[in-house]
Amino acid sequence: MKKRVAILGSTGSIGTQALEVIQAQPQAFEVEVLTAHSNANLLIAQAIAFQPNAVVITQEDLYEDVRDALETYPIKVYAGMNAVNSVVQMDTVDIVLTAMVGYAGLQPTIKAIEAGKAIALANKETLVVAGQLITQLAREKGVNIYPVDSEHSAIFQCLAGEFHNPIEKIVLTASGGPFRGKDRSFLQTVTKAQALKHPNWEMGAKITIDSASLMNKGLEVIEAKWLFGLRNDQIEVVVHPQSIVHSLVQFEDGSLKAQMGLPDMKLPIQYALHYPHRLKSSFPRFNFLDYPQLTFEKPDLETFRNLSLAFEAMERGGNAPCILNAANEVAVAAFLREEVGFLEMSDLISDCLAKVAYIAEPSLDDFVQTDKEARQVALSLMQA
Ligand SMILES: NC(=O)C1=CN([C@@H]2O[C@H](COP(=O)(O)OP(=O)(O)OC[C@H]3O[C@@H](n4cnc5c(N)ncnc54)[C@H](OP(=O)(O)O)[C@@H]3O)[C@@H](O)[C@H]2O)C=CC1
Ligand SMILES: CC(=O)[C@@H](O)[C@H](O)COP(=O)(O)O
Ligand SMILES: [Mn+2]
Repeated sequence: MKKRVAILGSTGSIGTQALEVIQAQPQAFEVEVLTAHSNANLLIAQAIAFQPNAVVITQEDLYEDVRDALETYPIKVYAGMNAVNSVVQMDTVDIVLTAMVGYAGLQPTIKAIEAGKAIALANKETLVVAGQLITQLAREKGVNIYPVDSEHSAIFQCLAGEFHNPIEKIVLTASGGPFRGKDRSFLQTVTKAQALKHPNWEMGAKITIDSASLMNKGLEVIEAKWLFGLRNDQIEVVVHPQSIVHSLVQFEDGSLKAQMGLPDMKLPIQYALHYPHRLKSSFPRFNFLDYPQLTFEKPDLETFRNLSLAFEAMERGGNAPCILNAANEVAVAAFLREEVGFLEMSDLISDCLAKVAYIAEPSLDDFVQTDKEARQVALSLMQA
């Protein structure tokens, strides 16, 4: 039986790579739903190529363009976030790949879990904002969440066959980004173009800036906590500039397992969509002789404050990671508009964490309110 896949964010880096995976494995997958935000032309082209049952464009003013272009095809066309929340619940969807960026991933993931759909989770912000709520809901509904993020996929792959063996700790690898080894005076003047040059991965703009500031690793620490049910002190970060060792698990006997390979998201995407079976692929193979040195170093938490801020938010718990995430989204968007400097992003996040009301046991409504409030506070701090 083919798996019928809903791809939320099909026009992005993960979304387009997921479609490549699906195209290469037509016996295993078919596309049931595609959603995009602003890139109507690419959504239309994808819909014509993959013939899904339904597409959604979340930017509502683009609805007519998409509808008119797909008029002669048997494809349902919808617009807006409410439509995304509905299509993920369609009977014909088997698995939902959450490949949209940011807080926008939260509601549709909840809706998909409520409808009992398996989740292939790329959108790490969902677990950062509301990890406890999401994982509890998934348990209640008997829904599996398969990680797509490369580090979490690595850990998940290391855990295969180890479900009776407790984890002692996990080690998340970080590339260190384009500014690894630089000091704060260097970071003061770095440009958007420099920050967008990731040394190893081709990704969307938001996650690429997060990688440069090490916020990506902070978000991944929180994501790992919830995905693997870990205590905070079981999560370690090590900088590994080659991005070949994707992450490691240490078991209670001291054995360390790592998952390795060239940096290519198609493998973790395919693994998540087709778990537990690996599909034969032509993804480029790693050769040790091309990498005579795999190196590891300590992250510089003083220069890259975002990673410490994420650890602090995780320690505080409650709605603190939600505040961190919202402030970071505002900060990154402002950095990409060249309205704030690289180091100012951390100041903004730190000030938001201090100013937005703390809630120890937030409900879903509390998260929605916290996200709103944190964005307002961040914007007002930028204008001050
Ligand atoms: N890229 C990567 O290699 C990795 C990404 N991830 C995670 O996966 C997610 C996607 O990342 P990536 O593919 O790089 O991001 P991109 O920016 O490349 O793509 C984002 C996708 O989300 C859509 N989108 C943007 N804003 C909204 C919104 N407000 N509502 C609904 N949809 C929206 C975009 O639509 P449109 O383009 O039409 O505007 C696009 O399809 C992120 O959470 C990221 O952290 C995790 C690991 C690796
Ligand atoms: C591909 C992927 O999973 C990204 O999250 C990647 O890991 C970013 O790299 P760094 O954050 O380690 O620079
Ligand atoms: Mn990652």
